[in-house]
Amino acid sequence: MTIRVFAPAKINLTLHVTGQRPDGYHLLDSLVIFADAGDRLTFRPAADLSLTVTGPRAEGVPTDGRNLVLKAAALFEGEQGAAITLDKHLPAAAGIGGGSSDAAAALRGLSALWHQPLPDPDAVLSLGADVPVCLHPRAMRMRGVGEDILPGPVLPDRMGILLVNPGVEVSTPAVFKALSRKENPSMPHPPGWSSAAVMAHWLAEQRNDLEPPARRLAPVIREVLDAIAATEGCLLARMSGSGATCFGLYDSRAEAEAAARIIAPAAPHWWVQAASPYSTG
Ligand SMILES: C[C@](O)(CO)[C@H](O)COP(=O)(O)OP(=O)(O)OC[C@H]1O[C@@H](n2ccc(N)nc2=O)[C@H](O)[C@@H]1O
Ligand SMILES: Nc1ncnc2c1ncn2[C@@H]1O[C@H](COP(=O)(O)OP(=O)(O)OP(=O)(O)O)[C@@H](O)[C@H]1O
Repeated sequence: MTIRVFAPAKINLTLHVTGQRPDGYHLLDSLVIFADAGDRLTFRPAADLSLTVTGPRAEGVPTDGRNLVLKAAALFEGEQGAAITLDKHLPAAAGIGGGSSDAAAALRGLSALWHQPLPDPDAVLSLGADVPVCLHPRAMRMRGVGEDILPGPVLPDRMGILLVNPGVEVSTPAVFKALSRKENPSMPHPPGWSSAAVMAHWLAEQRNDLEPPARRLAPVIREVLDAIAATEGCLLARMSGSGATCFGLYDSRAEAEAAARIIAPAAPHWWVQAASPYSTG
């Protein structure tokens, strides 16, 4: 028996930082979607627990207990075996929740393999603020420090996404620390949208409050945003999460693919990926 789980890239279409808790964690209000680009995990029965990391972005990803996949496994009752393979396609420490989405995929895969319920919500949150939302890979609104999640709006039938990462790892704590103003307005209720253009128009009124501090720490983010914004048909260019990955929105996947064909050859060291929204349905 082999269980396969896809771990899609997380995109913060908006990221409003609305306050800070006494323990230092920030209060967020974020519209999150997922892309059909991501990592692939397989789970097979085995006497011992093991993790093998393969794929084009495997380099530098820990294979020991620091990997969020093994941290997720440790939340289940008892010591059980599983042979886990993580086929890594997403850049790490990139603002698109690579590790968090892997952790969520591991929770789902091991819950099925071991016939156990998912760990309780506090334990899931202890893996990372993005892990609860990554357990529900569809349009979601995320609030609190990441634990308060509810279904988001229905996305337009057709839209294209471009993801671009300049290969600079940005530390999430460093970006939050560099944020000058912690109390910013929350996000209005996201309505549904009839098209990607109408959606982008609404999103343009919203913000990623982590973009200015991330740009100060990694000025190349400005170049990435400019490159995306200059492509034909780009409706919106913004940074995701704490960066440095930025996204572009387009009316169709074909337009996102055309934009990727312009940017990739001009910046061979950047990770450039066209995608569509991912949804488990
Ligand atoms: C920036 C986002 O990606 C937006 O979706 C998330 O808030 C971060 O999610 P994550 O990487 O899973 O975050 P964690 O691993 O839990 O936290 C990393 C660090 O980010 C900061 N952090 C994270 C989440 C939050 N709501 N407030 C914070 O201040 C803290 O310094 C924390 O030590
Ligand atoms: N499965 C994993 N994949 C990638 N990195 C991992 C994984 N498990 C642990 N890590 C470690 O976590 C660090 C952060 O990488 P990760 O991909 O989790 O960031 P991220 O979730 O993209 O950040 P953000 O919260 O900004 O979206 C990496 O530098 C790496 O050492």
